[in-house]
Amino acid sequence: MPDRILTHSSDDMTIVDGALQSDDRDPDILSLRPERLDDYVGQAEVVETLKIAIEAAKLRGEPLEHVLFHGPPGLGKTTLAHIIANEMGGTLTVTSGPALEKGGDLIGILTHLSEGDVLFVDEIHRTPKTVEEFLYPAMEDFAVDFVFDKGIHARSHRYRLKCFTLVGATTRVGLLSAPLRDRFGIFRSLDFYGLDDLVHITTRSSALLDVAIDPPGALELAKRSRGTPRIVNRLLKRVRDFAQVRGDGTISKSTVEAALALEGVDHQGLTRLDHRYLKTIIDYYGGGPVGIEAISATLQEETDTLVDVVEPYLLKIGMVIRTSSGRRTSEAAYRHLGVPMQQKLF
Ligand SMILES: Nc1ncnc2c1ncn2[C@@H]1O[C@H](COP(=O)(O)OP(=O)(O)OP(=O)(O)O)[C@@H](O)[C@H]1O
Ligand SMILES: [Mg+2]
Repeated sequence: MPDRILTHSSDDMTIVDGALQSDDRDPDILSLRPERLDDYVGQAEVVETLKIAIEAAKLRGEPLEHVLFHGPPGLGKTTLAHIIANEMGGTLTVTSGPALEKGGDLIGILTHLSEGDVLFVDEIHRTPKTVEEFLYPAMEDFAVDFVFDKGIHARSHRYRLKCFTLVGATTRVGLLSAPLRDRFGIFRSLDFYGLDDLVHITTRSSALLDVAIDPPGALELAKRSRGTPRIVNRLLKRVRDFAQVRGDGTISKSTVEAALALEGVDHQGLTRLDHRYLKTIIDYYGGGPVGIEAISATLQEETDTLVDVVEPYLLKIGMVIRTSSGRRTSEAAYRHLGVPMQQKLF
């Protein structure tokens, strides 16, 4: 079934995980996407919720309720939107909050949806307020209200839409307005994947990419993937190149170690940016607590990149602690970087 990928405005290029997003358009990565819920690795509770809801919607002959996914980049939100469209037998239309600049952009998309279609809005927290207001009646009553003319001649006309399912994805659920959040029937957070799931994804992707990997190699790659399937796939490709050019084509633990040393990915999966982030807090701010704005100014990185891409995993593995007065590095961070922890005198 063809997916409609809408062209995005230039603003879309500023999406915080932009560098990562380009993977979405890579044909190889697209083919690594599981297409059915049964092929989706991990996130067992999310998968079970969706299975039940999809089955029930099909039994009743109704569209699936609107679904909101929340979680750090690369954990499978877009993949799940594709899967939902496949499982429901509808066509998927993809857009994103920042691409919807005017109400008309959204109305154009909504009026072209057919019965049972899925509209995926990525980065939904970045939808302009004026556009968001058109979403409310569209989600609740499957209708949009056009206003013709202005002032005393103003007339409103309600246009009926086909029953569709909205799938929203956000890295920052806190920025979503309450009226929008409340209109989703299903709300699920995706968490970082455990090691077993990452090994499973590594072996699955290697098979699809037709590259041999031995179990210690798969385990090592999984350990260095920051709990994120997209990173598994990206690192796997770098390691595959390395194995083909410098090795015998088979990925082993030592190939992973050598290839990822070149990429600046350490044994726990931390990247150069993670290291710079931790070292900034330690070297410039005595280990914190320090506000995110100060860290981002010192690092000369966007605050959004730090909050959406860097911090979630560092928080998850306990290298950073968020307190009301700012970010603090933990003892684990000092140990990981091999920096002695100085006793604070106050
Ligand atoms: N459960 C999974 N099993 C196997 N592969 C997966 C799984 N989840 C994600 N992937 C792979 O990881 C890649 C990234 O997933 P996806 O694009 O869905 O992430 P995302 O959550 O939408 O990220 P972003 O917030 O950056 O848009 C996909 O191309 C897919 O191949
Ligand atoms: Mg995505």
